[in-house]
Order: sequence, then structure tokens, then C-alpha cells
Amino acid sequence: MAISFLCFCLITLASLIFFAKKIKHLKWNLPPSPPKFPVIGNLHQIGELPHRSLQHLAERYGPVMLLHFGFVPVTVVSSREAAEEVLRTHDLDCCSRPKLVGTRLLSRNFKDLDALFQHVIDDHLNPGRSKEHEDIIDSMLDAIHKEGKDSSLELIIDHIKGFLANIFLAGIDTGALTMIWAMTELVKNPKLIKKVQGEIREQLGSNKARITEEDIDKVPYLKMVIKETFRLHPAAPLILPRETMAHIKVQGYDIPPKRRILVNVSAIGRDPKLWTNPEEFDPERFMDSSVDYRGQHYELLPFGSGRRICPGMPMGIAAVELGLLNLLYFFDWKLPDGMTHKDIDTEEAGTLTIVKKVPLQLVPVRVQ
Ligand code: HEM
Repeated sequence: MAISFLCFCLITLASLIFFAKKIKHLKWNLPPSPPKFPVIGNLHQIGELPHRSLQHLAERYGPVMLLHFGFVPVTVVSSREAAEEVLRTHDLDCCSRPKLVGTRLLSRNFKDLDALFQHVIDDHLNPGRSKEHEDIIDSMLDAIHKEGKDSSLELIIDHIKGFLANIFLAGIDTGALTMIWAMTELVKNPKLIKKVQGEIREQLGSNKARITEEDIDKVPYLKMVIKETFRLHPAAPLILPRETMAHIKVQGYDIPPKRRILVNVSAIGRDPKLWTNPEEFDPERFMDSSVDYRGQHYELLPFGSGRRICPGMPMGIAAVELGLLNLLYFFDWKLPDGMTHKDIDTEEAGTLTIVKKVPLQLVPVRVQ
């Protein structure tokens, strides 16, 4: 008898909690959602290029949408205003990252890379190594030796490996593919490449042996080309997923804690409400504009913004600026035989980072 009464009480309590939660949810103003299927949710609406599918869905369902990737609810944000609310107003409550399959995959790759990193470090520790071209690993190893605490050496070597992993996995790919997109857009438009190379060679003179960091400030048109590349081809079009740590409201919609948020910076970069002829590669749109890509202007967010903004941003920008300046100063670029600039396309591939689907093939001609 006592057991039946206890069961009755427990069931009543569980039902009350369940209905209380339901009533609370009913009061919430949830973002609009495209119709979904059981189990797969909205996955059938996400094509090979998620940022593009999400952009098209946002055109129909609005700048704040609630989707379900299988059973996982994901809020997708696709306007400057909503991005600012997530990344600035609610920065602290949105600065967590969900545990993702991708993160696990990266850590598995990291194990494979570990041997390579150890090899690079051993190479730097070789006493016979030339000291002529010292790099950041030499500086970090110097710092370890100056500390002179052998017991902490292993830990610090692990830090160097972590640093190399960050550069490998987050840095090199993003910088390289940004340069490829910039070169693609330039060779597609012979007037543009002529203009940017004209500026560079006029400003730097004709017989420089090496490009230096000071040269970057002499080439404003190249800087606009890079801005325009970040607008049309952000390396990570959905930045990296965030997760809410508290209940927040974005554009009046409720987003509960532990909810994934994707910010579609690619869609914002092509929003016709913000940009004239958004699909056109036109560096001159930045001529008299103060809009910059360092996380303060929410219409242009290739590096994200707020507490979790890309920590490698200065290095990424320097790599793209110096890389392009070298390519455009020292070389002219021809297309392979039989191809014209009209054959160059901008078809995309990839999910987390976006590459050119058909690899760009160019023939360098050394400028004397
Ligand atoms: C053109 C080059 C690069 C681009 C476009 C880029 C873009 C991004 C973006 C969009 C994010 C997510 C930011 C957010 O959630 O708000 C990010 C995060 C990150 N980036 Fe970069 N990145 C670049 C270069 C680099 C470099 C060179 C490094 C390392 C040396 C680096 C290391 C990282 C790391 C470690 C994170 C994760 C930060 C965190 O979770 O707190 N990135 N990057």
C-alpha cells in the first residue's frame, strides 16, 4: 500500500514538473523554424554547402531561425543586428563552444601530427642548426632554457606542440585559402589585377629584393582587395559554433541555455540590405568606408568577434597581406594554355572551411 502511494506521489510530481516545463516553454517566443521531419529534423534541408543552404532558409524564415540537426536544436543567426546581439551584447553568455565531432576528429589528427611536431622541435634543438634564420620555435625553446627548470620542460614542449597544432589546423589552411580566393577574384578580372599590381609596383619601386612589413602600409588598394575577399569568401563562413551558457533573447526571440548558435557571416557579407551588388567582387566599395574586419563591425566578421574572436587574427592578416604582396610584386600570372579569365569560376566546396572546388591553376612569370 505504502509503495503504491509512493509511486503515485512520484508520478504526480514528475507530471507536474513535465507540465510546468511545457507551460514555461509555451510562454517562450521561439525563433521561426522550417518544417522538420522526425529523427532527422531539418538535416534534409542542408545541402553540400551548409552556409549557402542556411542563407537560403534565412531568406524565407528570417535572420534568427531555430533548426534541428537530428535531435540537436541549433539557432542560426544571419543578420548584422542579430550577430551583434550574440557576439557583443551577450558575448559572455555565448562564449562557450559545444563539444563537437569535429573537435574529436581534430584531436585524433593531432595525435598523428604529434610525431611531426616532435621532429620539428628536435630539429630546432640540434646544436649544429644554423642560427641565421631564427623563428618562433627557437624563441620559445630559448625561453625554456632561460627558465632552466628541467622538470617543467616536458610541459612546455607540449605547449609548443599545442601552438604548432593551432597554426596547422586553424591558421595555415584559413590563410592559404583566403589567398587563393583573392587570386581567383583578381585573375577573373584582368582590370583588377592590373590595377593592384600597378599600385604595388609604383609604390615599392622596381628593384626590391625582399618585401618587408613596412611595405604593407604603402598599398591601400591591396588592403581593399583583402577586405573584399574576406567579405565574399570568409574562410569559416559559419565561424565556429557557440553555445549559450544562460537564457538570452536575440531580436526578441528566446534562446535557452546550452543551445548551439551558428552565426552565418557569409550570409551577412552578401546581405543586399547592407551591400550594393553584394555578389560582385568590388574592392572599391571600401574606398571611403570605415568598415573593418577586426570584430568591431558586425557586417564583416571573417575572424568572428567578442571573447572567442580568432586569437590568430594578427598572424592570419599578416600572412595574407605579405603572401599576396609577394605573389603580386615578384610575379605576373598567366592562365594555362587554352584558358581565358572567363573560364575561372568561384564554385565552393567544404563545410567548416570553404575552398575553391576546382583548384586554381596559374603560371607564374618572374618579373625582372
Ligand atoms: C585568414 C586567417 C584566419 C581566419 C579567417 C580565421 C578565422 C577564425 C574564426 C572565424 C574563428 C572563430 C571565431 C569566433 O567564434 O568568434 C577562429 C578561431 C580560432 N582561430 Fe582563427 N583564423 C585565421 C587564422 C588563424 C591563425 C593564424 C591561428 C593560429 C596561429 C588561428 C587560431 C585560431 C584558434 C585557436 C581559434 C579558436 C579560438 C577559441 O575557440 O577561443 N587562426 N578563427
